[in-house]
Amino acid sequence: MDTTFSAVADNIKKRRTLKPSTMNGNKIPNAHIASVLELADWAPNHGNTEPWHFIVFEDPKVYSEQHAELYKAANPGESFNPTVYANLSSQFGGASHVIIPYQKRGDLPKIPKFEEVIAASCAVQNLLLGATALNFGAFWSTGGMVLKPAFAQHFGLGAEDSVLGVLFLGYTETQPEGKRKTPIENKITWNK
Ligand SMILES: Cc1cc2nc3c(=O)[nH]c(=O)nc-3n(C[C@H](O)[C@H](O)[C@H](O)COP(=O)(O)O)c2cc1C
Repeated sequence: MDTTFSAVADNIKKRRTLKPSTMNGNKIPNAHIASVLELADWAPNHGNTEPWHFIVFEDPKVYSEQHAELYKAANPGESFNPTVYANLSSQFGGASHVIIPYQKRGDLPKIPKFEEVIAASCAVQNLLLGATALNFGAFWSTGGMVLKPAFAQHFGLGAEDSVLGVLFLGYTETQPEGKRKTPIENKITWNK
């Protein structure tokens, strides 16, 4: 097999979701974070709108505290659950950095927003594959307040922008096993 294909295939299959609680607290050099963001920028996109933006936190605790406060503000009185608040405050675990990737509307309104979201998601996958190659991992989370309008508003997104999730990045000693429920043959319609 071609060595480039093998290297790419190995890296794609090695990428695994890592829970922040399994990350070991070691810091990723900022230069490596910058490198994976630069890879993100090479995603395919319709009309060269480059519809992605990334908010980086060098201190994951700062992010988690803001997330917890957003939960508190959205749940006054009886609806406030202190356990949820505590879990969100400590969600960063042993992560090194947090990145909020979002779809940022480009300057070509004729491109449907759906396509901008697809392109920005490709940018996230580039970032994740770069991380795998640099031996750090990620947890892509959409829980808590992440997909709520208050979250987007807090982080200054525009009306046509969308949060894609939150990425907790870090090192781990564990390598979770990959699993797929359905064979790829069942997901392909191949016309001869
Ligand atoms: C858009 C998106 C949102 C996700 N949100 C969550 C989440 O909120 N909680 C979670 O445990 N995993 C989340 N995941 C990670 C998936 O659980 C994980 O990718 C899946 O189990 C496959 O495992 P793998 O990434 O190791 O291949 C999310 C993944 C994507 C692409």
